Amino acid sequence: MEKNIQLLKVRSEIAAGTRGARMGVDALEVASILKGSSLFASLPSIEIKDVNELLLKQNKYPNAKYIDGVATMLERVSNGVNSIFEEGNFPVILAGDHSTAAGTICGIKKQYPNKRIGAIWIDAHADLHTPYTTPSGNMHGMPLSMVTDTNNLECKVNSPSEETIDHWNHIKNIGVEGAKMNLEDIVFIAVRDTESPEDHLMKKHGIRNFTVAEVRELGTRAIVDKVLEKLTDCDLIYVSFDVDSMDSAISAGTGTPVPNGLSVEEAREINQYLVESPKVCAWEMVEVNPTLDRLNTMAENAFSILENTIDHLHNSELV
Ligand SMILES: NC(=[NH2+])NCCC[C@H](N)C(=O)O
Ligand SMILES: [Mn+2]
Repeated sequence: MEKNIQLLKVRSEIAAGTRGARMGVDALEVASILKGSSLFASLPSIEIKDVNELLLKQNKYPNAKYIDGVATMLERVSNGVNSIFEEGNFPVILAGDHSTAAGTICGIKKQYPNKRIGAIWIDAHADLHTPYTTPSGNMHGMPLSMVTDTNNLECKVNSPSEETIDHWNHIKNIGVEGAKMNLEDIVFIAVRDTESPEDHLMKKHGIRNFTVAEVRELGTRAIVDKVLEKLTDCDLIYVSFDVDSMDSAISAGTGTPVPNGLSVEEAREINQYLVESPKVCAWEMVEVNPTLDRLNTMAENAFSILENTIDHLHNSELV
């Protein structure tokens, strides 16, 4: 059966440390138009209303910036993803900062409460912080803790306010109550910039990170086979592609660039081979930020990956 892809556009940037990720979706559309592609015209899409106006006001939560707004966005994204499944469609999410990926996972779990969900996180960062451990307070560094009901108190360095904790606990119950997935069912690709509280969780829960060096040594095909092998016990797989997984030399167009990342070709092949797996139930691209770029280089590269991923999604089967 052919998958009917539906786009979910999320122009949120409140959980990033730099401004401009709200424009990522538009930068991708501009890249598409300049390339003469009909991708955006041919796919149905839903837009999620953002709360970026919160950035005009003072943040009240230093250990979880704009957490009230993040909760609102996660509810909206969860419902949006869920409504795409309800229509029998496959969600491709184009988002700003990475925090809303937690909302995507909430929406998947809401639709499939009895399925075991795995996440493939292609990223420079592990995004496993909590308000108790974050070095920055930026919530795009926390989505994987939100969906695994993780606090990581063993590595506590911050003392978040009571109001912060109330919002944090609320976030953990979006979609369905409690954890949507296990920390053990996360696989990282290209993670290379972590803090010690994240290293602790990765070690404790045996979370595998396939490094850029391994990708280069074994090739993209073999890496994808190994990644999928790790998640054989999962029923459904969500793929989250943060463009900062790619090398910072490719483009400055993302909020937290890190050297020694994937090439565009490697990222394109990895995403292609992943979405050929029939277990993949949602695919997401995040953190394109054209305001930090020269020309529209990141979005043009990211668009070529989006186009190729969508071409190959059509070839696999709905679970
Ligand atoms: N999705 C991202 N770009 N995350 C970056 C997180 C960076 C750092 N670990 C932090 O918590 O501030
Ligand atoms: Mn990320």
